Amino acid sequence: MTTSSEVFAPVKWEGDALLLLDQTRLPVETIVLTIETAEEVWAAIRHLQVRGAPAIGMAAAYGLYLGIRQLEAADAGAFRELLHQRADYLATARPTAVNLFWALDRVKARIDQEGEKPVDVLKAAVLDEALAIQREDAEVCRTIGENLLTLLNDGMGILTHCNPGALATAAYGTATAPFYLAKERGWNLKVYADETRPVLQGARLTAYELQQAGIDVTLICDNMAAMVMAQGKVQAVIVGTDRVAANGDVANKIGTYGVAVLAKAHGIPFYVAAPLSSIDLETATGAEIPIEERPAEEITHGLGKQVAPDGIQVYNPAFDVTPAAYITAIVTETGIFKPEEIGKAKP
Ligand SMILES: CSC[C@H]1O[C@H](OP(=O)(O)O)[C@H](O)[C@@H]1O
Repeated sequence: MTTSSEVFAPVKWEGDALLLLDQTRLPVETIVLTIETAEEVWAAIRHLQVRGAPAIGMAAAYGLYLGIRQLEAADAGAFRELLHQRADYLATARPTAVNLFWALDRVKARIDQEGEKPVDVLKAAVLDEALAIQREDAEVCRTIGENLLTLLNDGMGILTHCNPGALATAAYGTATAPFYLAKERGWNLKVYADETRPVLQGARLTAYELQQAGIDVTLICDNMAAMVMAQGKVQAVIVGTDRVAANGDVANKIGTYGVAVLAKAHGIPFYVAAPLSSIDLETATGAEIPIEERPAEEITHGLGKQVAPDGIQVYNPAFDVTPAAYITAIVTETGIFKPEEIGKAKP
């Protein structure tokens, strides 16, 4: 792994290497990692150097190629066996964002479709599918933004949580997509970005990318969301998701459920931006979504400064589940859906 300083999208295949923007260093430093192995991809996902459901899926698909490109296999059957082993390894990087598993399954399905072709042709097909996943994600996000814009008006205040942004996708973001499209149209949306403790994706990433884009963004602490809503500054909430269950329950960054309860209490619509790649109809309800628990140090040593006593007990779930009852609509690239009807989103 080598590093350099260059500003660009979170994930990029260049030449014969995977480049990852190290998001743990933002917003102060722009460091690009040159990734050459599946193990490095696994570590980058686990340690949030690349994060955000769609970006995790893209990185994992490239990681699968990095993991098999130098393997020797006697035939297509032996190659598929090795491919599945590498995919199973990458699938252990993080448990909640279904995009990780969706992307790995999509690559495996492509190789099944290729049948008994020469191994070098199958290797090229793995990379081709990873490139397609990233290429398609940009268009998906733009379409989600177009669909969300039909729910918004010029001049609205909108609160978002965590980073469902360009830094979590191939472009535009999911929940942030309408902010970029609105700017293109000359609208003036006012965005309130929750800092999103403990890892501060809102402060470090959403505030950064929207400010860089010249979008009106105001950073608030998570505990200020209620006051901002009570003061009438917010007319809609839009968040991203890591996994939508078949009944419309939504897993997203910890704190999202509380924002949804606040929005309901203030009569503010709560929208979830969800690419089809984040919808998991195999999981019946939010209760079955695996919630990642992360290291205590993210709380006790926030960004490297000790802020809690040695040995204190810590509970650090990285996600929570917002019940469908608190969600006004789930917006995908295929349309706008009541949460309980999310099964209709997939063609
Ligand atoms: C485009 S949705 C991104 C989604 O992922 C974030 O989690 P993490 O930063 O831990 O990967 C958060 O839940 C966002 O809503």
